[in-house]
Amino acid sequence: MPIKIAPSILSADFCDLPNLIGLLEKGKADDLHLDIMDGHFVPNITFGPPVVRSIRKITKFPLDAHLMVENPEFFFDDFAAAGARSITVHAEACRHLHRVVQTIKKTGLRAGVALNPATPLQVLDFLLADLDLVLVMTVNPGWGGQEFISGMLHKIRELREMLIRSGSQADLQVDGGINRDNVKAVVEAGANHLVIGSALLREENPVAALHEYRLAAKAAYIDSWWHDRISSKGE
Ligand SMILES: O=C(CO)[C@@H](O)[C@H](O)COP(=O)(O)O
Repeated sequence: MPIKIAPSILSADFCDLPNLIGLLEKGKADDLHLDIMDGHFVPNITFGPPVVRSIRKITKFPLDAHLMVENPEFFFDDFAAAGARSITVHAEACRHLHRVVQTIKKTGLRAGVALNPATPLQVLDFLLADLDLVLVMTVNPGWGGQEFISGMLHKIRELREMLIRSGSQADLQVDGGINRDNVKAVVEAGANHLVIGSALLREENPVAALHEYRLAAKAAYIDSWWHDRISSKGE
């Protein structure tokens, strides 16, 4: 299973984005995580499709739009037209989650569902087969730079069990407070797609840091309980 690193640009200086994105490309990040906040679902506002369109012009990175917004389906066409490759919606923001996921797929994008720390995994029971990505929030959404909630390790492990049991190839993404101290633990628990925001942007040399994160994550995956479970299925 590929280990993926997705820098979040939430805590970046947006005037310096071209320079930052150049460094992330040099460090061979896998995709860019774009935190879209509406001031309703979460008490913070960030940016929308016009900014995504501008980012699209300066990089070939797959753009992963994490919609922390109410009524996310209002925006799918706009994010698709702006160049997003995947859209992740919050289960808590969708009254008709199944329909919303089908709508993302009809738009031609990869579909993800995010779960807040208090949301149980069971909301995914009848949905896993349709998902390309499941995002376990390891902080309560709204801001970068928060502290990782260690109780989420158990949830990550349970979700990895669910994914293996169902034969799903969906990425298990973690987001919030990921740093050098916990990268090993989240991958050992079951995550393969790591969103890293402020910890990466604080690094003096983000190119070298990306390389080190990847080495640590790959080593943790090889040592993990789930590596053999995936390999034994020939994946
Ligand atoms: O979705 C969110 C916050 O709501 C995240 O994407 C964070 O922006 C990640 O940043 P760090 O916690 O790594 O600083």
